[in-house]
Amino acid sequence: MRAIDANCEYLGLKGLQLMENAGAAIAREVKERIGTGKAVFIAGRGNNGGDAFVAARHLSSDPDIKVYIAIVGQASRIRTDDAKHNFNLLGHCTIEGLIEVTDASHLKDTGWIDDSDVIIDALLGTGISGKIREPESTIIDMINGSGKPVIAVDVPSGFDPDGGDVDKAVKADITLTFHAMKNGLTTPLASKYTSEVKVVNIGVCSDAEKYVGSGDLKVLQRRRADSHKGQSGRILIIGGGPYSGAPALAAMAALRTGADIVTVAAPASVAGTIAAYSPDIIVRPLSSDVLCEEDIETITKLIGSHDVVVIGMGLGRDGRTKKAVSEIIPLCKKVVVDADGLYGIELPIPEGTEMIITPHSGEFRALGGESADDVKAFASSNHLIILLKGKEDTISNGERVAINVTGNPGMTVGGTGDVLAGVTGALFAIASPVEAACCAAFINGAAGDLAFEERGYGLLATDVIDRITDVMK
Ligand SMILES: NC(=O)C1=CN([C@@H]2O[C@H](COP(=O)(O)OP(=O)(O)OC[C@H]3O[C@@H](n4cnc5c(N)ncnc54)[C@H](O)[C@@H]3O)[C@@H](O)[C@H]2O)[C@@H](O)CC1
Ligand SMILES: [K+]
Repeated sequence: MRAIDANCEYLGLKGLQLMENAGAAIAREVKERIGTGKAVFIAGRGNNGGDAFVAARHLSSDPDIKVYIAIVGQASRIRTDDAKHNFNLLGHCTIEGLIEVTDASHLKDTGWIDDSDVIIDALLGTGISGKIREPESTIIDMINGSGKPVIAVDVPSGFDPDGGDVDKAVKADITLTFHAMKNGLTTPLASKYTSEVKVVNIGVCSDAEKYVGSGDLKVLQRRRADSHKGQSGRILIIGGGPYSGAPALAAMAALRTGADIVTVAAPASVAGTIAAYSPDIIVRPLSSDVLCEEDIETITKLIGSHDVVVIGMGLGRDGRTKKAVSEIIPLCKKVVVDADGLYGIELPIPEGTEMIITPHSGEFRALGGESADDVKAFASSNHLIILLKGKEDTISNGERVAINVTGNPGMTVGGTGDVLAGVTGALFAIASPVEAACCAAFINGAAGDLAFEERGYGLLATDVIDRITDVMK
C-alpha cells in the first residue's frame, strides 16, 4: 500500500487527496450508523489520525452530529504534513471538544467515551511497529472496555496489516480499509478484532498499481547502521566465454545497485580481461574457453558463499555450456537466468530454487512462451518470475502482472540487458523475486532515461550503469 501511495504521488495524485477520500468515507459510515449523536474520534499522530481529522471536518457541519476529538500525544508533534494540514483546518470547524491526551487518564476524565454513540478508532494504521506503547496501550483497553460501537480506520489499531502476531488491538464492529484488502484482515485472527471489513475506494489511479513506479522502490529497506560486509548481498555472476564485456557489465551494475560482493566466474580465456575492467570485481577463472561440466565443482563451492547467482551473460550456446547451465541451476537457491543461460533451462524448475528469468521476446518464444499476454500463465505454470523485456517490460510471478514503462529506444544498444540482469541479481539478495524484478526493470529503464538525456542515441550500457545510483537516490 505504501508503494501504491508513492506511485500515486509519482503520477501526481497527492496523498492529501487520498486522505480526503478516506476521511469522507469514514464520515459517511458514522452518519449511516448513528444518524444523530456523539462521535468520539481517537486520533494518533500519523496519517491514520489524519483520516480522522478529515472525517471530523466532514461531520462538523452536520447539525445532528456532535464531534469530539482526542489526539493521542501533542498536536504539535503530529508527524506528517497531510495530517497536520487537516488538523489545522479543524480550527475553522465547529467541534464540540478537542483534547490532547498525553496520559490515558486525560481521556477518561472527559467522560466522552462513556457518553459516546460511536467511537472512531484512528489511533494506529499501517504505520504501526513493535509493541504498543503508552498511552496507546491503555487507550486501546479503554475503547475495548467501553461496550460502544467502534469503527476502525484502515485497520483496528494494534492489528498487524500483514497478519503477524497481535500483542493488543482494538476490537471493532467494522473496519473501513482503504483501497485494497490488507492481507492480515483476511486471516482467522482478524475476526477476533473486527466483525466486518469493508474495502473503501479512495480514488487510487489504476496505473499506480499496474505500472511499476518509484514507490515500488520503497520495499528496498534502509540499511541498519551496524550492517556489515555481505549483508547487502553477495552475488555470483556466471558468464563470459565468447564475450567478456557482458558479465563485467552485469557485475558493475550489481555493485552500483548496492551489492556488497560481486564475483564473476568466467572461462579462463576471458577471466583476465574481465578482471582488467575494474578492481571492484572479484574474478574466479574457470577451466577452459567456455563454461563446461568440468567447472561444476568450482561453481558449487562458489554458490555456497553467495546469496544469488546470475547466469547467462556472454556464455554462448555451446552444447557443453547448455548442459553445464542445466546442472548449475538446481544447485542455486536464488537464481537470475538471462541471455544464453535461458537456453540451458530445463522446465519445470527444480524444487527449492527461486528463479527469475529475464528474456526478450525471442528468448521467451524459445522457452515456449508466446507474447506478453502469456507471461502470467507461463510464470504460474512454471513457478518462476518472468521479466519480459520490451518497449514495456512485463513482470509476473504468476499472480500479479506489473508493467514497467521506464526506458527508451536508445537502450537498444548492446549490454543494457546485462545491466538489467546485474541489477536484478543485486535486488534479489534483499527483496522477494517479484519485487526485485519490478524494481530492477524500473531502475534500469530510469537510469537509461537519465543517460539518454545526456547522450541521446549514443548512450552506452556503461552510461546506464553510471546513472543507477542517481535513480536509487
Ligand atoms: N497516502 C497515504 O499514505 C494514505 C494513508 N492513509 C492512512 O495512513 C495510515 C498510515 O499512516 P502512517 O504511515 O502515518 O502511520 P500510522 O498513522 O498508522 O501510525 C504512525 C504513528 O503511530 C505511532 N506508532 C507506531 N507504532 C506504535 C506503537 N507500537 N505504539 C505506539 N505508537 C506507535 C508512530 O509514532 C506514529 O505516530 C493508513 O493506515 C491510512 O489510515 C490514508 O490517509 C490514505 C492515504
Ligand atoms: K486504526
